[in-house]
Amino acid sequence: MTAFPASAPAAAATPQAGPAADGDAAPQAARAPLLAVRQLGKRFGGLQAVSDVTLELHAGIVTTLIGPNGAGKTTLFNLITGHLTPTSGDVLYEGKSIAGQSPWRIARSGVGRTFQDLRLFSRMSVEENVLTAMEHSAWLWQPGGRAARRTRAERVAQILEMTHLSALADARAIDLAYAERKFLSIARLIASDARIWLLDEPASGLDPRSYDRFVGLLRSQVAQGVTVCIIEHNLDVVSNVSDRVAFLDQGRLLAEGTPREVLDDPRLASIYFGETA
Ligand SMILES: Nc1ncnc2c1ncn2[C@@H]1O[C@H](COP(=O)(O)OP(=O)(O)OP(=O)(O)O)[C@@H](O)[C@H]1O
Repeated sequence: MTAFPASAPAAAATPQAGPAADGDAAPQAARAPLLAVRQLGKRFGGLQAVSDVTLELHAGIVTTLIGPNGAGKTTLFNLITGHLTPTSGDVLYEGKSIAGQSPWRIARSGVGRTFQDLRLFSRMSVEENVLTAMEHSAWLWQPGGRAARRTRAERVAQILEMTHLSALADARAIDLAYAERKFLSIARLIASDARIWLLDEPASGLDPRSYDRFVGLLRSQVAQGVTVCIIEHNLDVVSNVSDRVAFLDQGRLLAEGTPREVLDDPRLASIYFGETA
C-alpha cells in the first residue's frame, strides 16, 4: 500500500502557527461559500483539461489543490480568474456568476492571484511594484491629491514591513533573489486588497527560512480574513498549512476533504506518484 509521506523531502520544519484543526473548518464549511465552482469544464480541442469540477472556497479557509502534472490545476485557476473562459459550468463569487468576465474585472472584485512566473514589473522598484498593485484596485475611487498619496505611501510602507521587504524598497524587482521576488508578488496581492488569494506553487524554490517566513505571512493574512487556495506540490504545505485539500486528476476532482482524509487515501497516493495500485 502506498501512502503520501508525512512531508515532502525538501520541506522545512513545521511552522509555528499550525493549520486549523480538521474539526475547526467544519462550522465554516456550513456557511455559504465565498467562491463556488459549479460543474466547471474546459476543453482545448480534443483535450478535456477540466471536467465537471464542483468546489467551494469558504471564508478564512486554506484549500490546497493537488494532483499529478497536467491534472488541470492551473487551468482551474485560469477559469476562476477570467484568464480562460469555461466551456461549461459556472464560477460564483459571493453568489454571483463571474464566469467569462475579464481578468481585470474579477481581480478588481477581490479575487487575486499569483503566477508561477510571478509577473512582476521587473524594471520597477519593489515600492513601485506594490504601489501599482494598489492603484489598480483604487484608481476609480481615489482621485489623487496629497492626502491620498500620503495614505498610499503609508500603506505601501506597512505592506513592505509585513512582508519583510522594507530594506529592499528601492531595489529593482529584477535584482531581487528568487524568494524576495515571491514575497513581492504576495506584497502586491496584499496591496490589491484581494479577499481571495489563488497562489500557484508559492512554496516552490523557497529555502527553509523563507518557507517559514511564507507560512507565517500566510497564517497572519488568513487570521485577518483572507481566503486562500493554493496549488502546491510541497506536501508539508498540504498537511500542515491546509484546512481542506482537493485532489484533481485528468481534469476531474477525485476527492475533497481534510488533509488526513486525502493524504491517507492509498488510491490517491498511487495516482499522485504514478504507481500502479
Ligand atoms: N492553453 C492551452 N491549450 C491547450 N492545452 C492546454 C492549455 N493549457 C493547458 N493545457 C493542457 O491542459 C492540461 C492541464 O494543464 P494544467 O496546466 O492545468 O495542469 P496542472 O495540473 O496545472 O499541471 P502542473 O502541475 O504540471 O502545472 C494539460 O494536458 C495541458 O497540456
